[in-house]
Amino acid sequence: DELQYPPSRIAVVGAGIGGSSAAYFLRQKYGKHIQIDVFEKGEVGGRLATVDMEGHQYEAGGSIVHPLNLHMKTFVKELGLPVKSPGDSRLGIYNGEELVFHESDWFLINLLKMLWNYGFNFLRMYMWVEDMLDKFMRIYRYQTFDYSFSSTESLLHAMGGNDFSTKLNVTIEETMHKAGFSQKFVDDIVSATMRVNYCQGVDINGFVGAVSLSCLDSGLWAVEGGNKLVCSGLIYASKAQLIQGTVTSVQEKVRPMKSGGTVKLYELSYESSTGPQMEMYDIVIIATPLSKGVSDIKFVDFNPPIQNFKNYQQVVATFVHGQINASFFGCAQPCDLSDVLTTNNRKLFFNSIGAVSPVKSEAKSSKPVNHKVWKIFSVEPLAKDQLNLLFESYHAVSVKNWLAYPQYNPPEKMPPIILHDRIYYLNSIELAASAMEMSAISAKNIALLSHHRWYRKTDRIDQEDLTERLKSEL
Ligand SMILES: Cc1cc2nc3c(=O)[nH]c(=O)nc-3n(C[C@H](O)[C@H](O)[C@H](O)COP(=O)(O)OP(=O)(O)OC[C@H]3O[C@@H](n4cnc5c(N)ncnc54)[C@H](O)[C@@H]3O)c2cc1C
Ligand SMILES: CC(C)=CCC/C(C)=C/CC/C(C)=C/CSC[C@H](N)C(=O)O
Repeated sequence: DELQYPPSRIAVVGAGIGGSSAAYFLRQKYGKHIQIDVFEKGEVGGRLATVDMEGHQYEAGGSIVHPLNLHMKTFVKELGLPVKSPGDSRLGIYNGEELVFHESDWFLINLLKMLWNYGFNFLRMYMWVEDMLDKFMRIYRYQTFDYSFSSTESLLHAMGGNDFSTKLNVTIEETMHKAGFSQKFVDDIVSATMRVNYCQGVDINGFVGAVSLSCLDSGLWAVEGGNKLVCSGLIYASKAQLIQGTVTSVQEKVRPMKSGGTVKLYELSYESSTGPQMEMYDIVIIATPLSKGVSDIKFVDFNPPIQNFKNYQQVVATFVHGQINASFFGCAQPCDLSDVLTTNNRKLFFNSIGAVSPVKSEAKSSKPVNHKVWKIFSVEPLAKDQLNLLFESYHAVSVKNWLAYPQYNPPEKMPPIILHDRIYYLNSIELAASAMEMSAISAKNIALLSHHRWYRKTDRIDQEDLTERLKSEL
């Protein structure tokens, strides 16, 4: 049987955090003899990227990591990358007319304001998110013990049981109502958090909504020098070969073996600077969203069993060096706010605006908060008159356009992880929630799953009651 032999070549399409961590985990699992090729049509890092403003680099895509994102934590430790915290922030929430929430310098005043406006909703939310994270953390134990899952649904179910499965099928608004949170809390705090993180409303699924709310925790961090350094570091550490080129198609081919018999391989065609090329692989991992305008890969002779190719949400990140217009937000001069989130109001042309620092730490600037560099997230590009409303004056602008994350629309049917016998889809997991750690979890799952399927080790795939079973394993 051909599959008794070890595979000799694996292709990974995409060098974002998903593809680069896949290369890293594949090397761990398959050992030093296998050839791993990572194809990238653009920049290593993908949606982890920086923009240049006046000679300084700022995070334009994935910018923050949660303290309990253990794969990301391990990566920076193994790669010896220094990390930093985003620094102090002073939060305001603007509803299009006025600030409905304005953080103060004083802890006690903030506490009283929260209690006055939202009762115990804040406290309950932190506990609710902690409960979700407790379940979320189970995946690390499963993966340490080599367990894998053949679908995103089974992976999430193993982590959080029916609680996670239900969250995928209802909105964060419904989820929070059922959990007893007030409408005012959902309209102000939950809505503002969804708008800054996913540029969508409280109609996104309850799972991604809970992931988004976890960003209100303390201890968030980023990589000094830029988060994309993790991707280049992982590719280097995995001794994978990086191939600059656009993968255009994948087709299964049957080839004779030297020892007699035949072997099934995948022919991967790609465009590089030297023209069209192709290579043969035993296993292919697609580490990019399969949606229009993002990857455009053709699968020849078969249709991947994806019912619904998701649209990705356009997000524009606009960086402005200038003096913020405090009166626009109804903020007394001098305005002390460093982050303004917004609630759902059709009149609003932006989702959030926040002061940002370069990815490389520098001596603290003596400039007042009004003269900092600001990052604005919006769904449409900002016009000049809109910038004039937000700023009293500005002297530099830099813009990055993204197809950022899926347009979430529960109930969600997750795309499959197994697209064909030995073709795996890493970004299936993004339909549950898009975040760096989600791609890394999916990468490890696929490294394990592909290995177990190759060697027919079915006792490490889709096992039930893992939490109970692992209690007895050391
Ligand atoms: C504005 C923004 C803010 C975000 N903020 C955060 C945050 O703070 N924290 C967080 O955890 N997450 C955040 N995210 C989400 C996070 O960035 C993504 O979930 C994560 O980076 C996805 O990584 P990936 O490797 O799966 O996909 P990608 O990074 O998209 O990588 C796919 C790669 O494949 C390449 N590719 C595509 N097609 C082909 C082809 N045919 N041939 C060869 N190469 C191809 C692409 O060029 C790309 O480099 C944010 C995303 C955006 C856009
Ligand atoms: C996967 C778990 C449990 C936690 C991850 C939490 C997290 C960091 C999610 C990312 C959410 C996201 C897409 C944020 C985008 S905006 C980030 C930031 N506010 C910015 O201004 O860049």
